[in-house]
Amino acid sequence: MSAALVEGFSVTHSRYVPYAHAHYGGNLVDGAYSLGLFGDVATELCIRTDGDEGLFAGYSGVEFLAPLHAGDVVEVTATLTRIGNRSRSVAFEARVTCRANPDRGPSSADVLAEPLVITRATGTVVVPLPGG
Ligand SMILES: C[C@H](N)CC(=O)SCCNC(=O)CCNC(=O)[C@H](O)C(C)(C)COP(=O)(O)OP(=O)(O)OC[C@H]1O[C@@H](n2cnc3c(N)ncnc32)[C@H](O)[C@@H]1OP(=O)(O)O
Repeated sequence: MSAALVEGFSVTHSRYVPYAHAHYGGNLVDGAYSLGLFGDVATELCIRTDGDEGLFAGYSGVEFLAPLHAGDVVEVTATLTRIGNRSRSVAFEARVTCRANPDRGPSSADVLAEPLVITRATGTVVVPLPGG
């Protein structure tokens, strides 16, 4: 059994949100973008806990708490909260850590004093039993 298969184990990814992903007025990014990031971070979590990419069965809750903008640097964390037979419950959080500051110049950006939580979710991933 993997040493990572313990409640509280977490994986974090960080990435820049390209302007190509702006979808709405004010360079707002669609909410599904966060869910795509959650799928990727859940995949690494499953690889580390179970040696398999896993399959996302569903979300039991999603909250969009603040907007995500093109030009943001966003950090996403997946935390294992329950270990079933083949199912794993996971808590997700997305936080903006850096944001464009066009008042200073077209490519200016700041590191936020505190990360801004933009999305929280809970979901279930399913992995194969060991050996298939
Ligand atoms: C993290 C990924 N790498 C990234 C992705 O996002 S994958 C893309 C999106 N997901 C998919 O395409 C998956 C499509 N769904 C499936 O293939 C199947 O529905 C499933 C594999 C997710 C489950 O099917 P199956 O293996 O037949 O399930 P069961 O044998 O009935 O149950 C196994 C355990 O899973 C729990 N479970 C099943 N469905 C759900 C659900 N909708 N919500 C919560 N939990 C679910 C079930 O209770 C079993 O749990 P235990 O093994 O008893 O712990």
